[in-house]
Amino acid sequence: MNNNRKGGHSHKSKSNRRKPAAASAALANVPVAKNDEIELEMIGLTHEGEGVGRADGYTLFVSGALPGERVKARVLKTKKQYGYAKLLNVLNESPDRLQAPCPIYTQCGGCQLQHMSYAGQLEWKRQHVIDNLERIGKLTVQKQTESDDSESTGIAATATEGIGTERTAIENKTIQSSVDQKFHSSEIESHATDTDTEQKVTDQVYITHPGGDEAVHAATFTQSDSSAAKQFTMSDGIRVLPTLGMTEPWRYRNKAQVPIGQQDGQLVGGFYARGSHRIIDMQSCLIQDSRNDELVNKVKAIGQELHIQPYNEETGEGILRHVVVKIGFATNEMMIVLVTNGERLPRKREWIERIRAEMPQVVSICQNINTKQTNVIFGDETRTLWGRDVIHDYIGDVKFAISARSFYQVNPVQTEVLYEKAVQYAGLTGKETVIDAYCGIGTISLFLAQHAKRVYGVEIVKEAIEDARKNAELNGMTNVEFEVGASEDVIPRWKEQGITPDVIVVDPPRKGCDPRLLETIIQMQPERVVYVSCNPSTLARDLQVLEEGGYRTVEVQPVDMFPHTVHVESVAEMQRRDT
Ligand SMILES: C[S@@+](CC[C@H](N)C(=O)[O-])C[C@H]1O[C@@H](n2cnc3c(N)ncnc32)[C@H](O)[C@@H]1O
Repeated sequence: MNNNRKGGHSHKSKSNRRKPAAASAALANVPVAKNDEIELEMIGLTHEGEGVGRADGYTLFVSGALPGERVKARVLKTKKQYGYAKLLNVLNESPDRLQAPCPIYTQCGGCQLQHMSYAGQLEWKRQHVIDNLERIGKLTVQKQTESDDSESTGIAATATEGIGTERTAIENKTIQSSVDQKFHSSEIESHATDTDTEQKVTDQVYITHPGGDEAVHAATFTQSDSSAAKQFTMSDGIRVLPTLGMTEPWRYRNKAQVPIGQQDGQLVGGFYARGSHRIIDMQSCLIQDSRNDELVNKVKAIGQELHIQPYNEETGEGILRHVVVKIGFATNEMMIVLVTNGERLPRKREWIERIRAEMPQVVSICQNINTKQTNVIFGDETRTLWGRDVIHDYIGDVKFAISARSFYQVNPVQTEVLYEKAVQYAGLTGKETVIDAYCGIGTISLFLAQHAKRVYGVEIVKEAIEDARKNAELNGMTNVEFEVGASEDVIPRWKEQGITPDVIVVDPPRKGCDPRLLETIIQMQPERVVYVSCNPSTLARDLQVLEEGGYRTVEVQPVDMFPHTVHVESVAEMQRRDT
């Protein structure tokens, strides 16, 4: 067992014990003060990837520290319940610690977990989903408890083999590190005082119950390893499977959205620095497809030569705000969108000629106009300057047309994994009526339509629905129809019109489902609900509402769509209790 989970023990460096003056400025009952240099044990990671440490029972967030580490840190700020500290030294490294391969990792805000092994990231993501289900959703997650207390390596692998589930090497490694009982739990929501007891039961190896769907009932089985037979008991609750990761978790993004600025007279474009809007110029991003990097660099060079004025966020002046580049992984077709602060794009013809000459894969050059002083990248109007309005890509066998503003998953390799899981959870036989809420360009809808009688998709962005209709046509699918509008408005109307879905699939944005939609789902009583989510906290909140409305969550599958970042995607299978 890892001592780090004991928490509570911190050791101030002798030379930095708090001086009386500082003590008088310190908050009552807070055991540390600003500028104290302390040693502390790290016990978790927040949802933003900051290390969570404990100093005399007080929570401190330390960016760059990993769970299980002992670190030296300087206190930056204290509040009543928690504070922040700067990492000075790692005294005892986590076995998951790596040298981040990206040279600008510490400045750039794009990735947060490059300093952690990929297996560790996958394990943390699963644990993060579990924490949210338990703490926000107040849901019960299935646990495995072992009657023999001894910690044995090889348990997970053997137990897994014993029940005939296939796993990839990465998954097995993830499972193995769970057996090592490292703690990767986010503490930020509850600021719980001591999770030691909870720890013992939440850091579990996932084991599929031999009884498949009946696994919500407690079950016991025996595991043999070299030393002794062990008894495992499965508790009631939701199965949360190990995160499905990538074999090659780099260069996976098909879309780059680069803010443009100016530094020392040079056009710069890259990422915003962590926690700010200062642009870090970037030539290469390790999670971005290298063709996107190449195109963005060429566009920056063209912009410099054509003397384009970059947009200035503070004054609201200048022209070029963002460069957005998309690539179809399967087709190699590229689109470039110049987002401008108004209709004017000086030297338009030269822009087009230069881009076409330098990147022949570009089949679409667009301008999007955004005059609002906002963080939102796109404005409402998009013009095609040259070529097509869309690029194409395939996910599995299904072909998709993607326009400038339409949502399309950024990791096409993992998208297929995610959608296949969603289709599996939908349990289709070919006879079902299915609703796909928040359908985007109809990607999930078309996957579902191959196995269902009829699919209805709804989406709020008009262009996305135009793409969805084109996509159905492109693939010769006639059993699917799409409507523009908010899911919470359109689906109640469908209910009034007598549409009775057997399955409802939802894939909302980060804020989760509108309560009116959840209410409508409960009233429509589909047999199954499949919830695809990019935010475990709103997933947990919404699952709780549906559970109260007569559904039970059977299984949750985290899928790593965004390696090296803290983003966690998952898909949940729910069944109506009376079925
Ligand atoms: C996470 S994306 C999922 C898209 C699609 N299912 C996919 O996998 O590509 C969420 C989508 O919901 C759309 N959206 C946001 N609010 C909505 C609402 N109230 N009703 C319908 N669609 C909405 C967004 O435009 C976006 O396309």
